[in-house]
Amino acid sequence: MVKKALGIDLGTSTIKIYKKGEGVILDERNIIAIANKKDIIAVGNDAFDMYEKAPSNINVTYPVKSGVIADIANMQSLLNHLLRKIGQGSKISGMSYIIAVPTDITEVEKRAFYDLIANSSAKAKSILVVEKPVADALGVGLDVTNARGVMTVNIGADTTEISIISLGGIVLSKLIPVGGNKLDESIRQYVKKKYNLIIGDKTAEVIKKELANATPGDENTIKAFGRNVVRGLPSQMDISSAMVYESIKEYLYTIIDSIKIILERTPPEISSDIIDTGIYITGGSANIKNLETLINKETELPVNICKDASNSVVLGLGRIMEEASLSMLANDIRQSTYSTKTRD
Ligand SMILES: Nc1ncnc2c1ncn2[C@@H]1O[C@H](COP(=O)(O)OP(=O)(O)OP(=O)(O)O)[C@@H](O)[C@H]1O
Repeated sequence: MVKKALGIDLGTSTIKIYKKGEGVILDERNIIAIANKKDIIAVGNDAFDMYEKAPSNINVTYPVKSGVIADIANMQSLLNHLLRKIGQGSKISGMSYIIAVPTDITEVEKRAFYDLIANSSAKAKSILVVEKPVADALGVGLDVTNARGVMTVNIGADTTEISIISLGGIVLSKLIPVGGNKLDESIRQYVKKKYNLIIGDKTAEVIKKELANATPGDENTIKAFGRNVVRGLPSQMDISSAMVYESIKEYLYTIIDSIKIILERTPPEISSDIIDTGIYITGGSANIKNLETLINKETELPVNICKDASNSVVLGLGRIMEEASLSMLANDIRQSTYSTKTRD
């Protein structure tokens, strides 16, 4: 097995890197700040600090959208910078790479993840890809190589990926365009419509992390700052859990409807495994309070919220690098037999 290896989970809002033998060495926002259309002035968390605050000549953008690489050039620059950062200034060359790719995307979109590493300044020794749901389940600590079926629901920033895994492969997988960002947007719209207060994406995310609850009844509040639409002046107001619940519940039910659709399509033998083991909820948005209560109520199945839900994919990549018996779960995309999905 290779000695020097990195595992990369390239998400819509975050990029995480696992180094073999060391663990998670990077967890940053997947965002880049560019001045005058050409000069990179910040990447990762430093660029996130500039988000929604930059003057018009500085463009702060997320190169990954809905789980796929939407802006290849900027993603390439961002990755090169972060790889230099973890190499402490020098280039990391001669390493092996494993990158997680969503299942329910096209071949071309999958290939873009491979090409990103191949064309990076990293001079990779080898590049393998792993289906994201497989890495996800491994990161939770599950054994995906046996015939016991498992169901994972990874609720990230732009997407939710619902998957059934058995014998180390994907039986079913559906990527839906709903995740934490939709909840943030919904909170923004609600606060604007009801209270004439315009708040930024970052504020909406803070409100969500503090107050989002998948069941009604919480009575917490926090202060939010923004601009009053009518007066045009800076303003503040108390936002309550009840308001946040009202604004996000529709999207939570969209996710639950998709879980039900996948359950309906699941082969009966695997269904009985899922009745036993339950649904595993992962991804950063799994941290929403009482999500397990809501999903359990709607599906009547046991629900497990994973302890380190935000890191499950990158930890799964780590297991593939560290445990020799799992190395066969990583594939060379150039020889793979992935389905040839095309965009609908
Ligand atoms: N405590 C929390 N409560 C609610 N949401 C949270 C919490 N912590 C993180 N999140 C949300 O989780 C999302 C990020 O999750 P994650 O890192 O799994 O996504 P990603 O991999 O970047 O996105 P995607 O899977 O869509 O490509 C963000 O929307 C963030 O606001």
